Parts: sequence; C-alpha cells; structure tokens
Amino acid sequence: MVRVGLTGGVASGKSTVSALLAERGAVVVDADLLAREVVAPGTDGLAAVLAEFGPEVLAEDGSLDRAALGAVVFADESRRRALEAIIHPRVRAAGAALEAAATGDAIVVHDIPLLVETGQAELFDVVVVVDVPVEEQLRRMVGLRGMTEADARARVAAQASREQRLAVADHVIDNTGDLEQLRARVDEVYDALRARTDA
Ligand SMILES: CC(C)(COP(=O)(O)OP(=O)(O)OC[C@H]1O[C@@H](n2cnc3c(N)ncnc32)[C@H](O)[C@@H]1O)[C@@H](O)C(=O)NCCC(=O)NCCS
Ligand SMILES: Nc1ncnc2c1ncn2[C@@H]1O[C@H](COP(=O)(O)OP(=O)(O)OP(=O)(O)O)[C@@H](O)[C@H]1O
Repeated sequence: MVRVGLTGGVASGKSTVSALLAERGAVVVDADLLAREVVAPGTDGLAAVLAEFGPEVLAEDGSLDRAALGAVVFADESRRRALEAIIHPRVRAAGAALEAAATGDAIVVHDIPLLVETGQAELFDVVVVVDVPVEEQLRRMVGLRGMTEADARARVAAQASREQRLAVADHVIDNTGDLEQLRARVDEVYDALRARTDA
C-alpha cells in the first residue's frame, strides 16, 4: 500500500484531482465528505457542535446550517479552533477506518484540505499538492460557487500559504491549465505512485 496525502488551498482542484485518481483505481478518503458525515443528524458530532455554537447553527430540517456556522468560524479564529476540535478527531477516526478496509497494493489517497495546518505531512508516504495562485482560488470561489469576494478571502486567510504547502510537497500538480492538461499531469503522478507499490 502507498499512503498519499493530497492537499491544496480551497478551490484549487483537490476534488477534481481525487476523482481522476479514483478513475485510475486509487482509493480516495475525502476529509470534506467525512467532515459532513460526522455532523449528520443523529450523530454525537452534531450534538457537540450544537452544545458549542447553540441553536443558531441548526437548520429547520434538523441538519447543520453550514452557511450560518461558516459565517461564525471564518470570522473568528478562536471559534474556528473550537469547531475543529470537535470535527477533526472524528474525521481522523473515520478516515483510518476506511483505510483499514483497503487491500495490499492499494494507492490510498487522503484528500485533506488542512493537511499542512494540522501537521499531518509526515504521516504519509507521499504528499501531493494541487497548486494554483490565490487569484485563481478567488476566481473559482466567486465565479463558480457564487461566494462573495470577502467570504472567499476569509477562507484563504484561514489556511496555510501556498509556499507552506509547496514546502512539504513530493509532487506538485499545477492546476492553472485546462482539464485536459490536469488529466495528463494526474496520469503522470498516478504512474509514479503505482511504481512505488510495484517496487
Ligand atoms: C464551517 C463549515 C460548516 C462550512 O461548511 P461549507 O459547506 O461552507 O464548506 P465545506 O465544508 O464544503 O468546506 C469547503 C472548503 O472550505 C475550507 N475549510 C473548511 N473548514 C476549514 C477550516 N476549519 N479552516 C480553513 N479552511 C477550511 C476547505 O478548503 C474546504 O475544502 C465546514 O467547513 C466545517 O465544518 N469546517 C470545519 C471542519 C474542517 O476543518 N473541515 C476541513 C477539513 S476536515
Ligand atoms: N483546471 C480547471 N479549469 C477550470 N475549472 C476547474 C479546474 N479545476 C477545477 N476547476 C473547477 O474549480 C472548482 C474547484 O475545484 P474542486 O472542487 O476540485 O476544488 P477543491 O480544491 O476540491 O475545493 P474545496 O477546497 O472547496 O474542497 C470546481 O468548480 C471545479 O470544477
């Protein structure tokens, strides 16, 4: 097995890269998805978030009001840390359980937006960083996801810098080109990962 940590700034293209790696046969463990599952209705994670943040972050249908919670935590670092203290241990446990189900020669890719921020780079055999300039992250968040420029900037500000991510990278995937160029680069990286499992 080769254990890969995949990271990149918000809207850099991690999910797109994960999907391409999964097409090639990698097992993908998606931390953003797990971070949703651990606060689904009925979980102890949701109960813990409500105890910390109050009923203002509960939507009428009983699910977490992610927009309301995002507005709180991306405006206040101490509140963000409080949320992370609830979510991150649960995400790590869920990710470890998924990895335990993978077979011998698997390429297991952990897609972790905050890999650098949470000091996890050393936990992986290989670190892959999806890289775009901040201006491109902002363009995608505002243009493709309809966020305000201020909200988009707040998310970037809550994360490590591009340089901090690049400093821990074994492979860098530049995602400033089109999807065809991205696919070609992901194929190269996949082949390098596969060569490690064959060695
Ligand atoms: C605040 C929340 C409810 C906002 O939800 P929303 O649906 O708007 O965003 P989503 O979860 O899809 O995250 C989108 C992106 O925002 C960025 N982001 C999310 N949480 C954080 C954080 N704590 N710090 C910095 N960036 C973050 C990441 O790049 C992520 O890929 C949610 O992001 C959350 O629960 N965050 C805390 C858990 C966490 O740290 N998740 C990130 C990886 S485990
Ligand atoms: N090379 C590209 N050209 C044009 N659009 C792209 C490219 N790569 C990704 N995108 C688009 O940019 C947006 C962000 O990509 P994606 O969701 O893969 O990023 P992410 O890093 O997973 O985001 P998040 O940090 O929010 O989880 C998506 O709408 C995606 O379709």
